[in-house]
Amino acid sequence: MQTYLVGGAVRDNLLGYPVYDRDWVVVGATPEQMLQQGFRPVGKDFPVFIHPDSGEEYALARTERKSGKGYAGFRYYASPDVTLEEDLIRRDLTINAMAMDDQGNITDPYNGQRDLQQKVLRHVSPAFSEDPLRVLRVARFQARYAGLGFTIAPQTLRLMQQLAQGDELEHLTAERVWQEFQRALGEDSPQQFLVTLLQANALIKLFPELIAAARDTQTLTAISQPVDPRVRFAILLRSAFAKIPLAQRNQYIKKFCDDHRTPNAYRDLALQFCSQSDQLCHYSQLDAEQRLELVRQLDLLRRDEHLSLLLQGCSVICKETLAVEQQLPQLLESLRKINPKALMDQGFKGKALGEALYRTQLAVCQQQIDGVL
Ligand SMILES: Nc1ccn([C@@H]2O[C@H](COP(=O)(O)OP(=O)(O)OP(=O)(O)O)[C@@H](O)[C@H]2O)c(=O)n1
Repeated sequence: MQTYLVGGAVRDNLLGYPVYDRDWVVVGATPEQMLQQGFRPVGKDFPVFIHPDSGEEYALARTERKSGKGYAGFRYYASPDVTLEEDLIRRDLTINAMAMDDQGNITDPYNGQRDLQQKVLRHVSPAFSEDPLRVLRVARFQARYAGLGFTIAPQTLRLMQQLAQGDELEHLTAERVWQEFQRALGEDSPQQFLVTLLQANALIKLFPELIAAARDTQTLTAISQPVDPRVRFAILLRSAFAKIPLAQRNQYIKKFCDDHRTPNAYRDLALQFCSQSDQLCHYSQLDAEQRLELVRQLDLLRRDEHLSLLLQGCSVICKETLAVEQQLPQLLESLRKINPKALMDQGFKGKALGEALYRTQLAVCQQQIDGVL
């Protein structure tokens, strides 16, 4: 029985990238032997085990055959006679199809090291097409490595286009698609994810709402800025739905986020940013009522955590950000100092208390405009 480090850990090790996740392949072992050694099985029919101490994944060397659509359509053949080379050939890209033994020797039957040097994302074999998720994975790797100069091999792009032509992409679950998208949003060149999917004719199947944004250079440059992935997402949706009247824009964003199973943290920021970005960018021109309305719409007195994300978004899309960056936090600080209890002590209650609070808050906004805050 032989154990090898495989996949992304070998790739990133050779690239000098940090390695977060280590996957292992075990050649020449049976499930019974793994269990005897204390490994825990991941699933009933799946030849993958968890190491009792490290918690890392150890998979028995296997071949895969596709026998139907979607993830249920995979058949595994794991047996002690499956070789390392046979296991590696079913993998997606040559740079992901290398193995390293415990002496640091690399097994690289499909020229992954050459492709790392030449900076090419290249499929290993026609088995690439057995898993449509790989269209998204290649786009995500391009988002990660394009800055290093990586490109996609033309033949691999053709396989991606062929996959996109059929109905395979429709069989991916929304969760898996979102997972790849979210990871791409956190990479160095997230715009490359969209550009690649567009080139593969896959964007129309996966995110048809984003086609115009993916063709727009200004949007692509904006989302490539080094900001939080949630901010990039908000900027992208702002561009995607810019032509929708403001009154209906929220509906479109909510539908997009429902359809794509977007986490609330992404959805909520996008809703806020898309509806209030014009006000934020023109903060210095807002009157007292508009400033207070902005604070209330963004719920900033209760939910401060969005402020820095919204300001990150402004730093990317606004022409002038000095006013909002300096004055909005200052206004919030002053508004927070208003003590409703003092108003209650003056005898205000119920609706009258709400009105008195509003007038006091408005006066604070006016003080900021008058430069006396
Ligand atoms: N659809 C997939 C998913 C995974 N793999 C193979 O399984 C390995 C591990 O997959 P995973 O942990 O998902 O990705 P990594 O390549 O390790 O990349 P990342 O750094 O993004 O985790 C990959 O390198 C690749 O060899 C594959 O061929 N096809």
